Order: sequence, then structure tokens, then C-alpha cells
Amino acid sequence: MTVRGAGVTPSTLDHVKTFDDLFAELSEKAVSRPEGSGTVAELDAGVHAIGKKIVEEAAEVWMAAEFQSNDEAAEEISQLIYHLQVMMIAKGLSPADVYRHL
Ligand SMILES: N=c1c2ncn([C@@H]3O[C@H](COP(=O)(O)OP(=O)(O)OP(=O)(O)O)[C@@H](O)[C@H]3O)c2ncn1[C@@H]1O[C@H](COP(=O)(O)O)[C@@H](O)[C@H]1O
Repeated sequence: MTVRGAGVTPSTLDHVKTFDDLFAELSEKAVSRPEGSGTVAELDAGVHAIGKKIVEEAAEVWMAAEFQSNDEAAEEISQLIYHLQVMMIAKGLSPADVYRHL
């Protein structure tokens, strides 16, 4: 399968962080709470603050998709995914909880 527009194929994903890799990393940080972690700070800020970040990043995805390069749009999408994952962890939701709705 080829992901159109970004030139990414499964083989080029071998050495990059995937959705599940990031979720595992953030889940571990939520428990170990390392000093200086932005994820820990965002979790501590709570669901209301995380929700605002999601809305902000969603708007940036829209603007980048409409007015910027595909690479910039991809970067904004990665940031939206990050904040969505922080929200999942804040709410105790696993990827499986989400996938069953897809
Ligand atoms: N992938 C991300 C990631 N994407 C986005 N963000 C956060 O989202 C913000 C993106 O916002 P913008 O670019 O719009 O910048 P900004 O509005 O100036 O940011 P803020 O002032 O709102 O912080 C960044 O500043 C980060 O705080 C991320 N923060 C962390 N990660 C990854 O999450 C993992 C854990 O990170 P820590 O918890 O910080 O160790 C690491 O692997 C990181 O690479």
C-alpha cells in the first residue's frame, strides 16, 4: 500500500515512529513521569487544556493542507495525532477502543 502524497511506503516506515510506537512511549511517560516531559505537563493540565490543543492543531492541519506544502501538512497532522494520543491517555482509552469504531 502506498500512502499518496507523502511518498511513504511500509518499507520506508521501518525506521520511523508509528502510531503504536508513540502511544507506547507516551503511556510509559504517563506512568514514569520523567522530568521535563511535555506529555506529563499536558496530562497534568487536564482534559479541557488538551481539548484546546486538539482544536488548535486541527485548525493548523486545515490551514497547512489548504495553503502550505504537503510536508508541512504532514507535520501538522503528526502534531494533531500526538495531542489526540495524549487525550486518549488522559481518558484511559487504548488504541483498540478507537480502532473498533473504524
Ligand atoms: N510528537 C510529539 C509532539 N507533537 C507535538 N508536540 C507538542 O505540540 C506542540 C506543537 O505545537 P506548535 O508547533 O503549534 O507550537 P506551539 O504552539 O509554539 O507550542 P506550545 O507553545 O503550545 O507548546 C509542541 O510544542 C509540543 O509541545 C509534541 N510533543 C511531543 N512529541 C513526542 O512525544 C514524545 C514524548 O515527548 P515528551 O513528553 O515531551 O518527552 C517524544 O517522542 C516527542 O517527540
